[in-house]
Amino acid sequence: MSIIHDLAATIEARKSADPDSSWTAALLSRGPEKCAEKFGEEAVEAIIEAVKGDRARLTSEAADTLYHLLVMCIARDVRLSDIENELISRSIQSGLDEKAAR
Ligand SMILES: N=c1c2ncn([C@@H]3O[C@H](COP(=O)(O)OP(=O)(O)OP(=O)(O)O)[C@@H](O)[C@H]3O)c2ncn1[C@@H]1O[C@H](COP(=O)(O)O)[C@@H](O)[C@H]1O
Repeated sequence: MSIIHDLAATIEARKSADPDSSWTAALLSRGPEKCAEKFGEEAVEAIIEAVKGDRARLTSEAADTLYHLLVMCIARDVRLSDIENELISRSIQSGLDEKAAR
């Protein structure tokens, strides 16, 4: 299992955890809209670091963004395996071919 799979499994488990016992459980208890808001904030912070070009800070913000993306999706019952299957279904076609076929 990769760290991303481990993280997704931890977030799934936090859905039924006491909100006082974990940040993830507390965030999930505030609902999918709050999870989406937090993802948006973290994504913007990652964009800012990408524009600035600070590699270490971008790495940190990218990790925050990935975590909050998983929380947002899991809050809406979209699992990492669903996203992986979507990526696999796309892997048979290049992005340029997909765009041309639209
Ligand atoms: N990867 C993360 C991770 N990245 C960021 N964060 C938390 O996300 C929060 C974001 O901080 P902010 O300052 O933006 O949020 P805030 O100001 O406290 O909240 P608001 O006022 O906006 O509501 C911080 O508390 C970070 O610690 C994370 N919390 C947890 N994880 C992973 O999730 C696992 C389970 O964590 P718990 O659920 O806390 O046990 C951990 O072991 C980690 O692997």
